[in-house]
Amino acid sequence: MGVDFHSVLGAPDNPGGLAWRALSSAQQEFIKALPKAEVHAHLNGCIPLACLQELARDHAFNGGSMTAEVQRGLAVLETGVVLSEISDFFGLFPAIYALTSTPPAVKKATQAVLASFLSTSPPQCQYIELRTTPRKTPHMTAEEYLSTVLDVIESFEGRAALILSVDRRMSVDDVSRYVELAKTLKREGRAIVGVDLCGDPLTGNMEDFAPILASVHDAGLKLTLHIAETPQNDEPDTLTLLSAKPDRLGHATFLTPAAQAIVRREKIPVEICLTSNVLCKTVPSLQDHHISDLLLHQHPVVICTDDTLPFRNSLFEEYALLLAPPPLGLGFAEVEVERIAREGMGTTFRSTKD
Ligand SMILES: CNc1ncnc2c1ncn2[C@@H]1O[C@H](COP(=O)(O)O)[C@@H](O)[C@H]1O
Repeated sequence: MGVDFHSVLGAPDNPGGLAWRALSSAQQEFIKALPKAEVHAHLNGCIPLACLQELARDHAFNGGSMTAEVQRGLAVLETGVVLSEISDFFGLFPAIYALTSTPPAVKKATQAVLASFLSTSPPQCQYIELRTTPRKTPHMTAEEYLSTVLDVIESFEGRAALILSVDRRMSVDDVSRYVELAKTLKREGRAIVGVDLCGDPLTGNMEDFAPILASVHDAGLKLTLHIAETPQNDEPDTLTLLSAKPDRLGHATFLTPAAQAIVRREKIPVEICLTSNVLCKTVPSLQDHHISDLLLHQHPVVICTDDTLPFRNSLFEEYALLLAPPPLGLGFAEVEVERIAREGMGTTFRSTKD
């Protein structure tokens, strides 16, 4: 019997928290019982706060320095993050990374993240594709980092899999090296299903990255890309990324008509992160979120949390945003929400023989 699911609910005054509390208990039970898949969750963005605080104590105990940056980062995450724009968001990670810089810390963080999604009663989801960016530190190589994460993922016996993220801020050589590493891990039979492109949307030259990203398909891996996350991601950036033939898209908020035509024609599922987009102010409000337009066109979507640590959300509350009546939610009927959850399950990168 897992920990009570209340432990993973986010901030009560967040969009999802307000929507969750606007539901009747029958509606909450409906959401709890829905089979769900989580396919857009960043490991270091989803560490439960209590685990991060424990990691900070371990770090200090082991003689790690609690720099002003780490202390400031921890304080911001404890009091609640307020963002003026998405670029503020990426500054939160150096503090988190300082606390997940050794294999034991990475193991503890991964166990806590997966337990928060899979081991509560009821669980947030039945299956998760957890993504993370390989990182080398003075205490571990990028290979050791990934192997530590994969060992924990594999202990969940088919209920979890890895998506290896490469970051738009990386050099072309690093992107190439990590994509090759993903292929090697796949060949070795590790629980890796895909590659993701993430990071500050305003950086990187996608012309150089696209052919490298496209090559993951040759190794039997799938590809998901953060795409058109901000209005500054122009049409060439988006079309170049689409040329890599992604199997899913993250956010896809600012698709131009030409890009939208390709995404619709190819029916590329879109990973929807409602709270993330509202809090990062890439959508003016929940009611203006592009999910409504996608659903109007019967386009496949999958509901995800993105970064539960800074955004203080949960998958339960993301589904509450679909079901709660406006203005707190989008007011979809239960049959529609059930269909979204079921079709979301169908967007995973698991092969049918897994
Ligand atoms: C809000 N929308 C977002 N857009 C783009 N990239 C994001 C993101 N949220 C998180 N990340 C990416 O995930 C990393 C943290 O997890 P991992 O160290 O990989 O486990 C961040 O450093 C950032 O590059």
